[in-house]
Amino acid sequence: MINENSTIRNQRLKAAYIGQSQKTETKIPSIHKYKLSLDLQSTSDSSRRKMKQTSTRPGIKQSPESTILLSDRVPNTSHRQLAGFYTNRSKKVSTFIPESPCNSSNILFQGKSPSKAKGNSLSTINIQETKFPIKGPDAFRLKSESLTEYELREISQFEEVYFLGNITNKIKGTVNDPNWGYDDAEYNYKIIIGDHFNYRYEVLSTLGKGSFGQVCKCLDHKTSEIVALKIIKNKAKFHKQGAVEVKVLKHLNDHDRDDNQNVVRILSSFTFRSHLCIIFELLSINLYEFLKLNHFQGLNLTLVKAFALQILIALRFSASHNIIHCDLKPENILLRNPSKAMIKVIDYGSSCFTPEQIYTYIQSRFYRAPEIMLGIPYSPAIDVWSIGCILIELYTGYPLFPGENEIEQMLRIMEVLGPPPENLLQISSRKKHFFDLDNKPRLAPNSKGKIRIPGTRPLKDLINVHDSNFIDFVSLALTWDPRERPTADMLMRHAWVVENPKQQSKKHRKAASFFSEDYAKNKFF
Ligand SMILES: Nc1ncnc2c1ncn2[C@@H]1O[C@H](COP(=O)(O)OP(=O)(O)OP(=O)(O)O)[C@@H](O)[C@H]1O
Repeated sequence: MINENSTIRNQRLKAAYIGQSQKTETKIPSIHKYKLSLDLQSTSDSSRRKMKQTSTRPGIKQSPESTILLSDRVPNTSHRQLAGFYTNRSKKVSTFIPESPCNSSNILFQGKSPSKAKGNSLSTINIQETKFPIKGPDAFRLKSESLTEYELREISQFEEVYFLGNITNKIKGTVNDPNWGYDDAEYNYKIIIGDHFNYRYEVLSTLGKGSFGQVCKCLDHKTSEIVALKIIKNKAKFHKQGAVEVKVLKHLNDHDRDDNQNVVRILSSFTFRSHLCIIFELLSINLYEFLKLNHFQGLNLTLVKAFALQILIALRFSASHNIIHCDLKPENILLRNPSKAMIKVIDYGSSCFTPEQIYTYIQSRFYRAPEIMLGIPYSPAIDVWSIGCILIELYTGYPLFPGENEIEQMLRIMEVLGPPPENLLQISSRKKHFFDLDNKPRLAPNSKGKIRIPGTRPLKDLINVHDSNFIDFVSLALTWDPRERPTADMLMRHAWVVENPKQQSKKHRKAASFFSEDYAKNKFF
């Protein structure tokens, strides 16, 4: 192996290599170029001179720049044997490595008929790409130079191989490394830009990271589409939850054939190197990133309403299938397109079917409904609470209840809404965390020493907006008792959303154009 960090690196000659190989139907010889690393310290002058001359070995030619070309013409000799032979003859070649992706190209002789092509006539070549897909066993046979040891073990199982990636960048782990070196300490797959997933998806860039895994942008070499790939962490609990995400999204997508319910489309899923991988349609940035691009100044109310309506559609649809999202937040609402005010809801990784509630403590803290903190059985109403928090954040630019822990979270909510109704506390299994025996709030200073007093910061003062319909809408979404909180379906009929339908569609058109003119200028995609 070449050690790039070695102190004697500068004393080594490294010759460039462009590797190509292929068998053709007419049995034209394939040629490989290998990059050679020569140890000049231990190489004699005569050997060095020899290295710069064309080899007399049939089927081997070396360019003055020490590029070695290996031909298939030498009988019963594999490329690796040839390279090995050359290495042994010179004794001074410390290593050879295929440097280029060995991109499976057929090599034809230019200006000569195949019958005249000789193993030594290697000077002018023409490269013709191999047609993918090929079968895994064929890839094993024909492309071994492009494959790591692990890949040589796994590729034969693949029915179709569309893309191999670049050998130089690949992880070359061993059986002793956790998951053959593919995972980091947090069970995340080590993503390599330009490498493949499932011998089909080429990683173009990373898009995001969350508690369940990572998301990257990929080119699907089968369909030529650009997609988003979510790679779930390699741990049982994440596998399990990832499987729920697949199940829930398949169910929702199957019931939304026309794709008008604003829920992300799942395209496929598979397991690759012990990671559950989910392919999604590619969307644009999330609403947190969008707010950030806007320097957290907040969005105009028409745009907030355009987003509200679309989120409500997604939640109404999910709730109609007894599905609770359980992690609604700006990071999980994505623009479909960088220049349009159209969104989709993503990340059903925490979601559940209403009767199958496995976890009791869910949702991201800032958007967490009070019934979760109070230990009360939950319903799709928790997503409606989150919507209330999100819409105010979109309008002001800042989270409504950014609690530093769950005690402060509850105190922040009470500061704005006043204490919860007594009947809610009666069914709470966790009230002792926040209230004393008389159900009076336990007032505790936060990390900065600030004590928040219930009911001292009314919502209308906080959001400073003249649209009373908006205040009423968000106040309803932020109803303490989930049994009294309106559903997404009810909120879609609220005056703030409905108004005069004619006026509304005009306003939404205005929002969309405002969006494209003012926000898309940022070219954030
Ligand atoms: N389909 C997509 N298109 C474009 N970007 C996406 C897509 N899906 C996810 N992302 C990006 O990746 C980020 C993380 O995705 P996701 O929320 O699904 O991961 P997660 O591990 O479940 O996160 P969390 O910790 O919130 O549960 C998103 O916030 C978004 O920016």
